[in-house]
Amino acid sequence: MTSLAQSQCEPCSGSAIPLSYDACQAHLKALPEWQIIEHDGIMKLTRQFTFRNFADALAFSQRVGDVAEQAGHHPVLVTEWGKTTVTWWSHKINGLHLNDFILAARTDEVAE
Ligand SMILES: C[C@H](O)[C@H](O)[C@H]1CNC2=NC(N)=NC(=O)C2=N1
Repeated sequence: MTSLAQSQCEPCSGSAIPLSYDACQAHLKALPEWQIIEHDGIMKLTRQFTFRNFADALAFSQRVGDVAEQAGHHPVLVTEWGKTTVTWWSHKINGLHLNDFILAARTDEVAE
């Protein structure tokens, strides 16, 4: 496991301040396969994972769901034939939090 993936998530609080663009870019260096997108003015962390078929994409989606449930922090998962897109952001603060980068790192850990 990478050090980011092993980091502890902080409890989700509505009073937390979303990370700045520069802070996000700094954290992104540890997640070279991921990218930051902006949607409805909200920065989000996203990556596409490709698979041989739908069953493998679905099984991966379940593993990511297990990571999310364990952390109490959840992504958007789009599962298609041969592809799963994972997008993390912190809904309560309408932006990115260190938790999102930690869970993106954990997402990479469960990708076969
Ligand atoms: C009540 C529940 O714990 C909260 O709504 C959690 C659930 N999962 C969550 N996931 C994400 N990504 N952001 C949140 O703000 C969030 N809040």
